[in-house]
Amino acid sequence: MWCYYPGAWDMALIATAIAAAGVGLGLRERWQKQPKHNAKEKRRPPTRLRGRVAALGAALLVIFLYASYEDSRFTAMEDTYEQKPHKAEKEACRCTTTSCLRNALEHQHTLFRPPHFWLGGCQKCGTTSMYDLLSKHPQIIAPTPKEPGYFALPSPLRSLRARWYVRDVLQLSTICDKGMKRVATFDGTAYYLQWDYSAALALRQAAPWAKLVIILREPITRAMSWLQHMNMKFPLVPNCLRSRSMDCCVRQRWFLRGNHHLGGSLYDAHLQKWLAAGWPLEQFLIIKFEDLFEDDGASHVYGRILDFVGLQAHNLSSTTPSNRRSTVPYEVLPDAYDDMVDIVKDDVASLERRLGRSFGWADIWKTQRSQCKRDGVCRVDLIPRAPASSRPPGSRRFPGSRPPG
Ligand SMILES: Nc1ncnc2c1ncn2[C@@H]1O[C@H](COP(=O)(O)OS(=O)(=O)O)[C@@H](OP(=O)(O)O)[C@H]1O
Repeated sequence: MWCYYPGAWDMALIATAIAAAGVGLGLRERWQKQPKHNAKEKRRPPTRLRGRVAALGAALLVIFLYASYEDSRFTAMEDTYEQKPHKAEKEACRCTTTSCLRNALEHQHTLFRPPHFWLGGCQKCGTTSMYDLLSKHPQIIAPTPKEPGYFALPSPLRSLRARWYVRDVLQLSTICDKGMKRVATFDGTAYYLQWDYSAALALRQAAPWAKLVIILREPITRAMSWLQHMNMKFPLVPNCLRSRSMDCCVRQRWFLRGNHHLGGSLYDAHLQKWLAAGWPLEQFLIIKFEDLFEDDGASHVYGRILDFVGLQAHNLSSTTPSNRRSTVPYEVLPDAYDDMVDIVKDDVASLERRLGRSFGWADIWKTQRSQCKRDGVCRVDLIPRAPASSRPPGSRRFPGSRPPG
């Protein structure tokens, strides 16, 4: 079967061609109808159809350029922030921008300065479940929406949305009513890490005090889970899985390189940008997604987050996972699986070196690959099974996974 599926950049090219064709046809018609000798002859306006083609092309171009924004690189901005004089909490409560909050609160170390922390890491890494659990904590005012994406906006848009972020997302007036010593809020945008240097820098400029809680999932299953998520959640958005097999989709360049797909799973490369933006490693809590599947995993992860951000311990009555979509394994051929491993393995190795700990993902690939050998097809469980050796004694198998064999 023909295995090609256009990515956002291909679509942008097509849209440019449509827009250019519309403009070209309109200009040609205008030129042809231009009275050359008889000035009295009326000029005929170009037909509406041409104008519409050009407008359609331009609109598509804007949409696809926005979609391909994920892959664009921003020029590094310099941190031009100048420290302003210290202001009290009262003054912060009158703020409508994050720079005002920073000016007022930067030296107020005893307070939960908004945003007190960022909960993210990557898309499909369990942040919705953690957001739901954190929302139940008595000291937390949960941001609305969970994923404002504010620090990923280009800077002019960020200025336009500043009031919204401070008033509606961080809910400054509620925090001020209760007191910044009592309650904390956070930003739950999952994708800041994989976004770009600009997001790291923008958050650093706004809230250098913020603790960074990131959850990382085995890179290949994360990327496949994202593709599946988009297919299920957005039926009107074109998605490769609707007309092609997973095996075909994971071979596409946009999947292998795109920043929401496998490129988004190059965690060490992303982390480097955050360190370059001035965030020290000590300000990060890095959690392994697969820990959620151990006995009482969600409660343990929740407890670690509370401890790290300095909130009181809190017992949960239930920890039902949210946003769960992976139920059946996807089939890919061994060469496609190997290509994916090749793309991420060096990044995982350097992440492990940087953090001085193992994530056990290489073992997951090995187990997966040995399973493929049986009949030449890899059945990739998006919720992977941990190899027994990488599980702590007494922990159980991941729920939802099938027994081997
Ligand atoms: N407690 C717990 N235990 C195990 N797995 C869990 C848990 N909570 C969330 N999940 C899995 O996390 C995936 C959703 O992640 P996110 O909520 O971060 O996705 S999103 O990017 O915000 O859409 C989603 O993965 P998929 O099933 O592959 O879609 C969930 O199944």
